[in-house]
Amino acid sequence: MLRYMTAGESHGQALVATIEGIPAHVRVSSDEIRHALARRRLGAGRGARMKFEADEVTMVAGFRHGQTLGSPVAIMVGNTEWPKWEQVMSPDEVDPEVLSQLARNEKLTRPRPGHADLAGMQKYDWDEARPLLERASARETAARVAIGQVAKNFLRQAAGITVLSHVVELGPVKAAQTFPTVDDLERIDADPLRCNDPEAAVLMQAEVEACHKEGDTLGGIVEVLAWGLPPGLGSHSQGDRRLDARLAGALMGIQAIKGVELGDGFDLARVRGSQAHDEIVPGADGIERLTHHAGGTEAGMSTGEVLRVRAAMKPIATVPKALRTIDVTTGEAARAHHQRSDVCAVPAAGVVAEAMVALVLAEALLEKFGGDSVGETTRNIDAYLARVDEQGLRIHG
Ligand SMILES: Cc1cc2nc3c(=O)[nH]c(=O)nc-3n(C[C@H](O)[C@H](O)[C@H](O)COP(=O)(O)O)c2cc1C
Ligand SMILES: C=C(O[C@@H]1CC(C(=O)O)=C[C@@H](OP(=O)(O)O)[C@H]1O)C(=O)O
Repeated sequence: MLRYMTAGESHGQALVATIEGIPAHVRVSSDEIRHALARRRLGAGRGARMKFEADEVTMVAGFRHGQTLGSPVAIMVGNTEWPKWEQVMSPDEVDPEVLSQLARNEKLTRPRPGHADLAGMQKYDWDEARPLLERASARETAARVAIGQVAKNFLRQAAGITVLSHVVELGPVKAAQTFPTVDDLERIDADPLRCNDPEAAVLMQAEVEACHKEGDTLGGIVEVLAWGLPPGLGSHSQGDRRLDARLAGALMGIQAIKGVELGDGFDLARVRGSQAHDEIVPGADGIERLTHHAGGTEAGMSTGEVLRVRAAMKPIATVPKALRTIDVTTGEAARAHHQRSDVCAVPAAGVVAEAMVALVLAEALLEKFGGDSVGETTRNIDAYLARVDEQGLRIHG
């Protein structure tokens, strides 16, 4: 069983992520984790913090000489800003007079519509937003990306699975329907929009700049693709074992994600069955599917085709031309508090979505094939695929 968890506040000392259940002998370097975190920091529309945030990585536990040990993994990601926040975020009590002198400690009593502020004040009995926004902040996703990289390496090394994301819509701009291949990874990574359609990327960039100028924010849609999945990950037999349900849950668990679709998703509801399903035909070496509408799962199981899942991100809640709210100290009308913020974080959300998909797939792979070492998992996959080949049911194309 794979279990993972993160801890840490946005302006605390560090974020920490733990993951248990990753087999031994997954090769991982701290440079790879740093690279994964850099991919998440980048992207058009990110705010001031991402220019100086260094995401300082410490591999705390579970590794030796560049490999996992099979024991629990813990990775720490240091917050560069900690020295400036040491008093405001001090775990121990601080002299209230010292605290009140710090501008950063201004009470955040004007909750932002769309963020954790109001519901959090109600639920946890706080009189301002700071104790909520610190943990609700997507800063936390740096920790998920760190352990997501361990999951990605396991998937690649044990099963030859590759996971990649790209931006398919940003505000009103839609990319052409192009399906990247693994070879496009480097190019997509080099694009600040993480878009596979260069013409759309130009329009997206212009949209981000216009939004920035007008004091507004943007959302969009990312697509995550995974190549190399064996058939049969997940199960039809129980709702919570369905791979599609688990992917949707994991993606909806990312801050600001408000919709998830598998394959053609919502579009499938608008066409007839004869146009919706991927017909099966005999192939030269096994079987073939004529189309790929389903996105790589049927009845909650992977089909052995490319997995294709999309996540829709709402626009950033901290809107510079501040939205209407109330001041909770007086109950009177006010404008929401606004400090620095991203204009758009859709490309970064794509990188986080990759990490979540990798974690779900790693868990499903281990559930089906087990293995306390990478080699053992691989042998189990190979034996299973040999049987699928014997059945003549391997999907090609
Ligand atoms: C990568 C990433 C960066 C984000 N950056 C910001 C930001 O700078 N300002 C902001 O208000 N929200 C930002 N968000 C979204 C908020 O964290 C999110 O809206 C908030 O936690 C409330 O959760 P909800 O939108 O799921 O309801 C970001 C989300 C992601 C995934
Ligand atoms: C720090 C990150 O994103 C943050 C996510 C975030 C939010 O409300 O979600 C608000 C902003 O925080 P700050 O006010 O410190 O700039 C973003 O910068 C990050 O992604 O590493």
